[in-house]
Amino acid sequence: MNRIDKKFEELKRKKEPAFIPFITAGDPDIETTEDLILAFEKKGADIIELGVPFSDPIADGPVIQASYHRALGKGVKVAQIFDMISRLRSKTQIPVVGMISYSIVYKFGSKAFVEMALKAGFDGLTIPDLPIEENEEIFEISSKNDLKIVCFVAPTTTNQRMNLITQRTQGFLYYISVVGITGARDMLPDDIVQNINKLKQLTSIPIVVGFGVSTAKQASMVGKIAEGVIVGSAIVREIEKYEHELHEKRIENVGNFVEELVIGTKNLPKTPLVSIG
Ligand SMILES: O=P(O)(O)OC[C@@H](O)[C@@H](O)c1c[nH]c2ccccc12
Repeated sequence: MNRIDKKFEELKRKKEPAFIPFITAGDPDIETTEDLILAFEKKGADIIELGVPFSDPIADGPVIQASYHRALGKGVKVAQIFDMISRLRSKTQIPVVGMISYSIVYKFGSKAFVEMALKAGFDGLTIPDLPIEENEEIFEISSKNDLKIVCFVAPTTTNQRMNLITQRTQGFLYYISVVGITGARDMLPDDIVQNINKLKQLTSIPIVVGFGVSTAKQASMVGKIAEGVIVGSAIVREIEKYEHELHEKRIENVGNFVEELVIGTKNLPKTPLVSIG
């Protein structure tokens, strides 16, 4: 069974929403990404969304764009990202979803790319610039191979497209909470609840919300209405903030930030309850 499905089944049983941190692979280097993924898992993250840096990003705000540049500046290659995930698979079974531009997938060919991603140990892919109407091929290939292609719905998506997307998405559905680009925001829009309820009538697949969530309080609000919360820019900003710290310290600090978001998302008590006896 695919690790994403397994994770959502487990969370459903526990009645907990998923917390999904997004980071860029290779920001600032592959070793840091590897250690951050392990640290996030220890702090209670459920799934990792891993961005493959791309020179011409889609919908990415300045924070994510800068992280892509840092990674590309170090010359990170797709093959190195695959190698890192393979290495991680001897240490962790946390589900990993790659976020990648279709231009990269296209260069390898959809079939070859899906096979490589699976072999490395990815569980899913999100491809923000893949027009859902135009590429049935990749969904067929991924279904046969049990790699999930996660699709997006935005507040501006028409009802007709919503129908198609909810049918086609695999693993979960990514609801983009705000129109625009990625990045932390103070306020989340009022229409989230309404739109998620609309989506819930169309599909029973888990709905995960991303874009603009940056604090434990916001994560807690979103965690009450959706099956999962994604935070990207706010975490990437932390990685940047501890640039001058030693490696271990930086991993610890960013890990602690993720822990706060996990606590918020799942509405856990601030200090773990100690059971007696
Ligand atoms: O950064 P935010 O606002 O927390 O949003 C998550 C987002 O970064 C991540 O899912 C993402 C990064 N790049 C993207 C491109 C398109 C859609 C989504 C993304």
